[in-house]
Amino acid sequence: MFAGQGSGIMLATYDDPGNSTAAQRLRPGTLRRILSYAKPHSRESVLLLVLTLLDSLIIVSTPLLLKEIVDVGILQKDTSTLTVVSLVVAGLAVLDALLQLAQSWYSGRISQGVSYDLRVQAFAHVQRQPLAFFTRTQTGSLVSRLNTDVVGAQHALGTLLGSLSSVFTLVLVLGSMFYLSWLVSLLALLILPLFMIPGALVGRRLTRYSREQMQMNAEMGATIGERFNVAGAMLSKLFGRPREEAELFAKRADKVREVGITWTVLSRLTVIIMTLLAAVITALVYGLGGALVVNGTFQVGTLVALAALLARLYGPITQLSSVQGDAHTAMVSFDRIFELLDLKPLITEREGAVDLPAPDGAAAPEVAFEGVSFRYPPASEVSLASLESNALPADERAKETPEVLHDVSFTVPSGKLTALVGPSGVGKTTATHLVSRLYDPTAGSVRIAGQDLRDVTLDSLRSTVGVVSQDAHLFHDTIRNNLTYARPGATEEELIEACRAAQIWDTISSLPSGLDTVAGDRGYRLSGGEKQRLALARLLLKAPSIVVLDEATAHLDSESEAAIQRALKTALRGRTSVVIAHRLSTIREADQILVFDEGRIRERGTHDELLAAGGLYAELYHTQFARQAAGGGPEPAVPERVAEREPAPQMAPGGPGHMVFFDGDGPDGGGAPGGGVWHTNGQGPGGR
Ligand SMILES: Nc1ncnc2c1ncn2[C@@H]1O[C@H](COP(=O)(O)OP(=O)(O)OP(=O)(O)O)[C@@H](O)[C@H]1O
Repeated sequence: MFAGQGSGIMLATYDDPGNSTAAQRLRPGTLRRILSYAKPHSRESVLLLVLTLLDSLIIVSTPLLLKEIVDVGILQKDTSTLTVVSLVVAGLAVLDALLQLAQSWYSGRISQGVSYDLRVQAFAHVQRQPLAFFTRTQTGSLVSRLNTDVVGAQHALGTLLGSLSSVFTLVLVLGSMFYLSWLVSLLALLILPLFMIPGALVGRRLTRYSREQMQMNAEMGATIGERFNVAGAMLSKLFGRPREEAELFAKRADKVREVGITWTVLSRLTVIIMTLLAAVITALVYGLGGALVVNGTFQVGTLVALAALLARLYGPITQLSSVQGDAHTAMVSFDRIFELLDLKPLITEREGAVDLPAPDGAAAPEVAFEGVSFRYPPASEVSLASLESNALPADERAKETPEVLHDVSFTVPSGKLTALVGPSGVGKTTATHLVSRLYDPTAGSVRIAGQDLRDVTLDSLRSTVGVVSQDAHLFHDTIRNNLTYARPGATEEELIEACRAAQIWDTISSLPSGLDTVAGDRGYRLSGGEKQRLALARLLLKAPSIVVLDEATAHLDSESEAAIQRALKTALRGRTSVVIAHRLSTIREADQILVFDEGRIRERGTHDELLAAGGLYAELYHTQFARQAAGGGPEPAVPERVAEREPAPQMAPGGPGHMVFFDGDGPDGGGAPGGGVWHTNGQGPGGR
């Protein structure tokens, strides 16, 4: 039934019928791995085996007792035998019911236990995947892999365990039949192989359709997940074309329907053929057995017992004939989960990794980039094509991506603030990703306290580096739980103190449920500025010694702006900080400014030094303030293009003159395609 798993069974997919790619095969060793998951449940398996054997004995003994009832009790009018044997048959029926109950308990425990192990292992494994995995993977597909496939594997395993009893019953029933009449049994035996034909014909196709169904259900789920989360729904309301989207969804649902119909017909076809064969064979046994009773070879009781035994043969045979399909389904489901488990996380902890010094007490460690070059890993290294929609062909997925950082070196001294500024898409965010080891550099090293990050434990790195991203994410949970996520044991006083320091306590305390207000996607909607201050409170609770911060670009009213500045001042005090700076006040506060351009550091120094140097930074600074002096007035709500700039010699061919200053995102989030300089901050020097 598991034929071919050693070499890999060929399975075509819906999108690519008949093509033989590695992704469509069951990988070698799948069965061995499935068995290894069953191993921890061996005690339950043995108990199940014993119960199954007892159950099969009861199933066979009942027809034999019926023979006694007919031949002795009825034909010889022996009422005491009639009574006793009838009662025994009834008692056995009760015992059989109890045994079946116990069987389902143990079979359930085994299959649920295996699926629990798979689920927990897969969840932990996905958690270890690098950020790149999540940027490529469709959440819906991943949910389906962890959910539908695990449930599929569990069901199929349950059915397979159930068919154990079929094997025992089959052997015992056939043995008893031969004991009663070898001729009738031989007839039955000759016809039995026919029962295997539907399974052989249909099984493989069923497997193929099972895999297709799983994949397409996952795709459909992914579409639902993507379109119907708050951000997706918002985007499709503002920009979407509901009719086209509904049509696209209908197309996907149609594929699911078509495959579902074929699958249902094929699996039903198996049952229909089985029932037909059973009817034919019953007629033949009654015909032949009846003739043998007439000519006195055996008594009516034997024919009744033979017919009853035969009836007990069909169930197990039908179940065993679908075993192939169930086994294939189980293999496909397990294989899809193993495919995920086999994806090696790109960022792992090296054996013998050392802890970074604990943040408490000691001075914050310095951060150093030494000749760092970086390119994002190709898709083939970080994710699975089957979890991506519109996955590229295999050779494209393995292609190297362009280098994003080129030989970048800088040091952020202990407790000092370094601001990263520069146009959009030049590698600022990427550089900060390397500090928290979301990625490893392709060349060179990132060091904290002199330690290469590849040599330190992930736990100590996590407690040393705190990150606040631009659009700080909040779980759909209470504000309290969102905060304590950073520090589970935090007391009420510590929470309030952190919120006060982050300038968000007044807002929280004015909410009817205070800290217990549910925030996040479907809860209370905090404004961009409030969210970032809450993220700062979360950071303060975590109290890391290094802070990586991507300042919010959102335009805030002057009160919120001032609150953010005060919160930032507290959050960054005494900490080694790397800030992608969008606010002039932050840039002016920085001990060092790194002007990024095209993946390199083009200028570096303090605000005053860079101004005095009269380079790019100074030029942009003066352009901005010259305009302010002329126009005055408050900062416009939308970033305004203020000046064209001579193309820098190092700029990308597509981007001469497309400089973004202090703000990584133009209104389109992708830079300033039209050229010119964006600025986002109306504060003049000393503006805070
Ligand atoms: N996950 C990714 N995979 C491949 N390339 C990426 C990925 N993330 C970013 N890039 C590319 O890396 C380059 C640098 O991007 P990065 O986000 O670091 O720029 P940035 O300076 O922070 O820009 P911004 O200020 O707009 O956020 C860009 O060309 C971008 O397209």
